Amino acid sequence: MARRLSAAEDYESLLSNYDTWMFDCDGVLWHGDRPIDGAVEVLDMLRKRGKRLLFVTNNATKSRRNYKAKFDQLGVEAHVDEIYGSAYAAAVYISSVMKLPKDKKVYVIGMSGIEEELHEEGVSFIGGTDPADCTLEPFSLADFIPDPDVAAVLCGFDTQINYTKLSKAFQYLHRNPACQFLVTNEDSTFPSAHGLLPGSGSLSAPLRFALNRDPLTIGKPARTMLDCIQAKVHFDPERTIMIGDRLNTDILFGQGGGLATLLVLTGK
Ligand SMILES: C[C@H](OP(=O)(O)O)C(=O)O
Ligand SMILES: [Mg+2]
Repeated sequence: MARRLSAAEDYESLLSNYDTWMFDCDGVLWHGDRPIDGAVEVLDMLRKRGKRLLFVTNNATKSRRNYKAKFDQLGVEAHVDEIYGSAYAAAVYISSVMKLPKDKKVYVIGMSGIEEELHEEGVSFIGGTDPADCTLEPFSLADFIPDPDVAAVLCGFDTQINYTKLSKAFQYLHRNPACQFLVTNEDSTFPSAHGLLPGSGSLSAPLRFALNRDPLTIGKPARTMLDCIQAKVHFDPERTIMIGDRLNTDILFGQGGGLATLLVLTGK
């Protein structure tokens, strides 16, 4: 049963009931590069109370290493093995669950965070930040020569989204029904430092509509993200709480994993 927390004893009971605290990032810890008031202090207090912290973000623009640098800049103690982003989860899924053959490749719509994590997992890819794809030049289907080794398309947040990227991804998926269609996450919006912007789900929507095909989602609320965390970290779901700003990703993710959940209203 959901209830609104207000009294100090409400928070004290959370502290005594839960040992592992899973934090969503965008809209909970920060908006873009701007920390949310009180977030850093809460993380510090939880560390001092001996709690295990995990950071679980659908934001695929950064690798775990990039996020570690972001936490360092904020003066927040965080360790790479506490950070789980959808770029990392997607790379692990492709390498360890899909077991993409080494001679196959992924066509990426996304940024350097995805590329870094795919490289770390030994997954070959094309697209992404390749200047040939990051163009507003008209796309020429007549001149397009698909790479025969592409066996999956992965779509994540991409500030350089364009018709060439969408057209190439469409060709790989339309011409080969066996080509896997993966998205890092389906967040409809992204809470930037200055307000809401279209999120990853709004960037992959043209492909879903054009193909009339739903992708496999890696990030929250999908179980895939929790499986990726549990493969690295042991925690007791009964004594774990997921803190998030979105009902349809963070809270659904926590509920699906049998975790307690805490909704914060700072996600906009
Ligand atoms: C908003 C989301 O990030 P998260 O809230 O999961 O950190 C995203 O970047 O699409
Ligand atoms: Mg969020």
